[in-house]
Formats: sequence, structure tokens, C-alpha cells
Amino acid sequence: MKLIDTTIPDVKIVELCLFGDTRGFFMETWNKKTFAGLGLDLDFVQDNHSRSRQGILRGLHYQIQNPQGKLVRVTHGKVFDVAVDIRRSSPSFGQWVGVVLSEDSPQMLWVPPGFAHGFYVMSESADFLYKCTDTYAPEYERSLQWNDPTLAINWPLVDGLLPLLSAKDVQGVSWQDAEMYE
Ligand SMILES: Cc1cn([C@H]2C[C@H](O)[C@@H](COP(=O)(O)OP(=O)(O)O[C@H]3O[C@@H](C)C(=O)[C@@H](O)[C@H]3O)O2)c(=O)[nH]c1=O
Repeated sequence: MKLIDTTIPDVKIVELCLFGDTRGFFMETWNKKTFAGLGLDLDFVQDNHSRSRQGILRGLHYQIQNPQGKLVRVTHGKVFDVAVDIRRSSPSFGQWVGVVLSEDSPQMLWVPPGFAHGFYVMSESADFLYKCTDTYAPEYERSLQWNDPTLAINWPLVDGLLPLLSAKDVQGVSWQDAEMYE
């Protein structure tokens, strides 16, 4: 297992060790000690699994209190996964990282607390799994507009079609009006 840097130092791609044989493959996807050895000393308290069809965009979400760090991966399909730094005090405040995660590549993404997170489904459908460092707190949940012009995220939209959003995400707040972390 190793970490790969992204353009935002706190966001890491986690490259997994995949052992393939005639039966298929095996890989460790979470090992507290190994992660601590890589500098990510994490305590997870919730695991989530969502399934979405092509063109769905979930996000960009964050909790203004009880921020969640998320270790995310895709077990079926392909998504474009995005983390936006919304910590005012951070040198990378307002920057975003986009990474393609798919069933074909043994990679996960570490999205630390203090980031808004979202993903867009590029394949026919996708299964998205993630571990969280804090529990779901809907009263603190916020949705940041996926297509805010200040962020200008380069979503790889299939056939250039607008993504499908939840009612909540349609009401996403602009970068200008969004509550941020200090
Ligand atoms: C996120 C979440 C949702 N739910 C419920 C609330 C609701 O009825 C249903 C669907 O919730 P949502 O529409 O918020 O699900 P979704 O849009 O998939 O929300 C997720 O999006 C991605 C991008 C993230 O980063 C996650 O942290 C989370 O915010 O599931 C829980 O019970 N626990 C949870 O942790």
C-alpha cells in the first residue's frame, strides 16, 4: 500500500496492493496500522455504500460541524471523484482535486475533514463505498453547488448532458454564500 500525492497535499490517492491469482484477487482495503505507518492515523466510525446510475452527481457535501474525513473507493463502475478544500486557513483553500476511481484500478481517495466531497458516475452504474471519521449529522450537512463558476470543476459529463441531482443538491449553495471552515 502506498500514498500518491495530488495537487492538494492533504488529499491522497491510496494505491492498494492487489494479489491476483487463478481464483481472482485479494487486497487489503483498510488496515489501521499500515495507514498509521503511512502517516494517516485514522479512526473510522461509519461505513457507507451507495449505488448510482450513469449521469448521477452526488455532492458537493460537507458537514459544517462534525466534519467527516472520507476514505472512498469504487467496487463497480467508474466515477469522477472530487474534493474541494473549504478551510479558509488552508494554502489550498478553494482548490479542488478530481480523480477517476474505477473497479479496474486498485485505488482509493483520502478526503480529509474540511473538504466538500462529491462524485459523478461515468459508467452505466457505480457502487461507491466509503469509511467516515465522524457520523452522519444531517442538521450540519451542507451542499455546495456542483457547477459553481468560481470553482469551475471540470466534470467529465457523458455526452455533455447535465448531471442528475437530488432535490437537495439542486438547492446547492454557491461558493460565495457557502459556510466554510475557519
Ligand atoms: C449520507 C447519509 C445519508 N443517509 C440517508 C439520508 C437520506 O434519506 C438518504 C440519502 O441521503 P443523501 O441524499 O444525503 O445521500 P448522498 O447524496 O449519497 O450523500 C453522500 O454524498 C457523498 C458525495 C458524500 O460525500 C457523503 O458524505 C454523503 O453526503 O440516506 C443516512 O441515513 N446516513 C448517511 O450517512
